[in-house]
Amino acid sequence: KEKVEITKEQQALMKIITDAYNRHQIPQDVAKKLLQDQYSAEENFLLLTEMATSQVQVLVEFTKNIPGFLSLDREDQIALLKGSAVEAMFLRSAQVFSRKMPSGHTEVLEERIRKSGISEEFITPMFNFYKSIGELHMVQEEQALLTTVTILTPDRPYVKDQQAVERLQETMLDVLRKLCVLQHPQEPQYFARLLGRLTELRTLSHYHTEMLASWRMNDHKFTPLLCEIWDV
Ligand SMILES: O=C(NC1CCCCC1)[C@H](C1CCCCC1)n1c(-c2ccc(-n3cccn3)nc2)nc2cc(F)c(F)cc21
Repeated sequence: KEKVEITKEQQALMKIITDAYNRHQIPQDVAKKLLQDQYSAEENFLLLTEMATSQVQVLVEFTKNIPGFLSLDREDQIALLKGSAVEAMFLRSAQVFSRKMPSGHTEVLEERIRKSGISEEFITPMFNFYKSIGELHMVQEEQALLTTVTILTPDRPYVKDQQAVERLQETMLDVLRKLCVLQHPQEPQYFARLLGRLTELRTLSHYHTEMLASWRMNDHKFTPLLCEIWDV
C-alpha cells in the first residue's frame, strides 16, 4: 500500500489557496435570497447578471492568491480568467446548491431555479451536474483546489505559454490527488471521479450562451464586465 504524504510545501500551498477561496466569497448569499422570495424571470435574470458580475470580480481576486499565477505572462493570465469564468461560476453554483441546508430548503431552491426563466432543455443537464458534485461531498480544500485546477487549464483559447500553465496545474493536481486519497481512503477512484466532473462542467458551460439567449424574457441586458466574459 503506497504511503501518500502531503509535504510541508504542499500543506502551505493548500492553506493559501483554501484561505483565499473562503475569503473571496460572493458578498450576499444568493441561495438565501432565492429561498426568501419568488422572482419574475426578469428579476431572476438581473439577479443572475449581478451575481455573475460580482463572482468574476471575486474570481480575479482569488486567482491573485494562486502561487505562481502572477508570474505567468500577463496576457495568459487574462486568457485563463476569461476561459474559466463560466466554469467557475457553474462550479460555485453547484457548491452553493450542494451545501447542507435545513430539510426541505434544497427542494424549494431547486423549484425556484427550475422556474427562474431558464429554458427547460438546460435544467436537466444543470441539475445533473449539481447533483453529481453534491454526491462527492467535497471538503473545502478539495473545492478550492478543484476551482484552481479549472482556472489553470492550459488549453484555453489564446494561451501562449501552455507549458507554464501545465506546470502550475500539475503542481495543484498532485496536491489534490494526495488530498483525495487521504480524505476518501475507501474510494481509490475518488480523484478520477472528481476530474470527470470537470469534463461535465466544460460541457455544461458550452450551453451558457444559449441558456442566456433563451431566458424567458425579451431584451437581455448585461453589465460591461459580463459582455467581456460571456461573449454576449
Ligand atoms: O445566482 C446564481 N448563481 C450564482 C452565480 C455566482 C456564484 C454564486 C451562484 C444562479 C441563480 C440566479 C437567479 C435565478 C436562479 C439561478 N444560480 C444558478 C445558475 C443558473 C443559471 C446560470 N446560467 C448561466 C448562463 C445561463 N444561465 N447560472 C447559474 N445555479 C444556482 C444554484 C444555486 F444553488 C443557487 F443558489 C443559485 C444558482
